[in-house]
Amino acid sequence: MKGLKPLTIVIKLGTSSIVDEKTHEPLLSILSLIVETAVKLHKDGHKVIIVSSGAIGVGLRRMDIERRPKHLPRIQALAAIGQCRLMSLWDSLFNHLRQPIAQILLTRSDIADRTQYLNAQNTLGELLEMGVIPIVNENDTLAVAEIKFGDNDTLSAITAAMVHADYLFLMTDVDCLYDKNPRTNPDARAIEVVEDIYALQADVSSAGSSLGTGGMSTKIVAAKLATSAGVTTVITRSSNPGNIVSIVNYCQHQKSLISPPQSSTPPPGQLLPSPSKTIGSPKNSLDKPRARSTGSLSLEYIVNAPLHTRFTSSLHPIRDRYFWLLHGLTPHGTIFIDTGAHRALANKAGLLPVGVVDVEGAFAQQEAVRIVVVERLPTPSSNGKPWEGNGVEVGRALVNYSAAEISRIKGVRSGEIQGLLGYADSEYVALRENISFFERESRPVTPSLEL
Ligand SMILES: Nc1ncnc2c1ncn2[C@@H]1O[C@H](COP(=O)(O)OP(=O)(O)OP(=O)(O)O)[C@@H](O)[C@H]1O
Repeated sequence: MKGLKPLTIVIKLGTSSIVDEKTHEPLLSILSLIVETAVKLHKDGHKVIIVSSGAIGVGLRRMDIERRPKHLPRIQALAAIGQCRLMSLWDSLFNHLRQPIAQILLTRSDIADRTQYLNAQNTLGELLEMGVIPIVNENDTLAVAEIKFGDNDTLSAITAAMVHADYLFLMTDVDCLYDKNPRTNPDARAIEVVEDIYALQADVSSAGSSLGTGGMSTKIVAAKLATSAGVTTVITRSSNPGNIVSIVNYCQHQKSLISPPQSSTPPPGQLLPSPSKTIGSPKNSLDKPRARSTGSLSLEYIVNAPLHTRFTSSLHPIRDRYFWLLHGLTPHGTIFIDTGAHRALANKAGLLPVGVVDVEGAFAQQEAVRIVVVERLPTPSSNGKPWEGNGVEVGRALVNYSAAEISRIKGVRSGEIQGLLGYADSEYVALRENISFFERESRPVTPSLEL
C-alpha cells in the first residue's frame, strides 16, 4: 500500500475470530496473521486500531468452563480473567515485531460525558501519533445492560467515528454479508457493495456463532453508524487478514479501474456472472473478474478483490459533537414536535416550546432525548392525544428543561415560560447546537432501531 495517502484503519475482531467456538482455545494462527497485517499497515504509514472481543471466551478456557454462564457477575468475572490473558497474548505477539500496543477499555457511560469522550478521543489520537496500536474492548467487568454498547460492532463503529477513521473492518467467520444466513442457506448470495444501506435487503435476523454476541444484525447497525460518520465499512472473513491490505488497496484505486458498463450484460470475455455463494468458498473471488449483485440494486464490476461487503461512506458525514449527540448519549425520553418546528430546526433555528406537541419519559435538564416529528391535531383526540400517526424520529437533542417542565410549557410562546414555571432559563427547549439530525429522517420509532 505504499504510495497511498496515510489512512486510519480500525479492525474489529469478533469472538469467533479469536477463540475456537467449541474448545475456546485462542486461534493463534489468525491472531499472528492479524498482528503481521497490522504491523505491515503501520510500517506503510497507516494508523491502526484493533477492537478485540474474546475476553469472556478466553476466560472460559482459563477456568475450564464449557458454556458461557447466564449469571451476570460470573460473566463479568470471566471477562476480567480473560481480558488480562488476552492482552498478554496480544502483547507477546506484537512484541515479536517490536510493535508497542496499548489497552483502552470503554463503557457507554464513559463517552456519555462530553469531557470523557474528548479525553478518549485525545488519548487514542496521541497513541496513534506515538506509533502505538491501541487495542480497544468494552469494559465488560463494569458494564451492566444500561451502560453497555452491547456488542463490539457498535463499539468499533463509535471508535472509528471518534478517530475519523477512513476504514472500519468488521472481521468475522463468513466471507461477507449474504442475502440470508449462509450457515443455514447454502444458496445464499453474496452482497458485495452497499451504496444505500437504507435500501439493503438481507435477512440478518438469525444469531451468529455460539460465542458471538451480535450476528450480522449488529454489523449492519455498526455499518450504518460508521458510514454516516464518513467511514467506509467492510465485512470480511478473519481467517485471511492479509485481505485487509488487498481490499484497502482495491478501494483506494477503484476510481482508476475499468468503469462499469451501463448494461447488465458483461462484455464477452471480460466479466463472468457471479456464482451463488456458499459458506466457506472464498476462493473464486481472487482469480476471476466478474459481475456481482449489490445491496442497492445496481451492478458493480470487481476485479481482483478478495470477497467482502463494502458499505460506502456518506458524502455528508456527521462528525464530532453532532455524532456524539446522536450516538454517544443514551436518550432518556422523547419530545414530539410538529412539522413547522421540524422545518425551523432544519433551517438552523433552536427548538421553541411553541413547536413541542408532546413529551414522553422522565428526563432532567441537559439530558438527551429523541426528537420525533408528528402531525399535530387541531383539537386533541378523544383520548387527549394532541397528535396522530406513528411519528418519525429525526434526531436527538440535549434539553434545557426537564420532562415535567416541558409538559407545562409545550405549545406556548417563549414569553409565557416565566409565568408558567416562575423562571425562564432559556427561551429554547433545546439550543440548535445541542440538536443533531440522523443522516436519514425516516427512521420509524421502534426500539429495535435504537443505536
Ligand atoms: N445474512 C447473513 N449473512 C452472513 N452471515 C449471517 C447472516 N445472517 C446471520 N449470519 C451469521 O452471522 C455470523 C457472524 O456473526 P457472529 O456474531 O457470530 O460473529 P462475530 O462478529 O465474529 O462475533 P462477535 O459477535 O463476538 O463479535 C455468521 O457466522 C452467520 O452465521
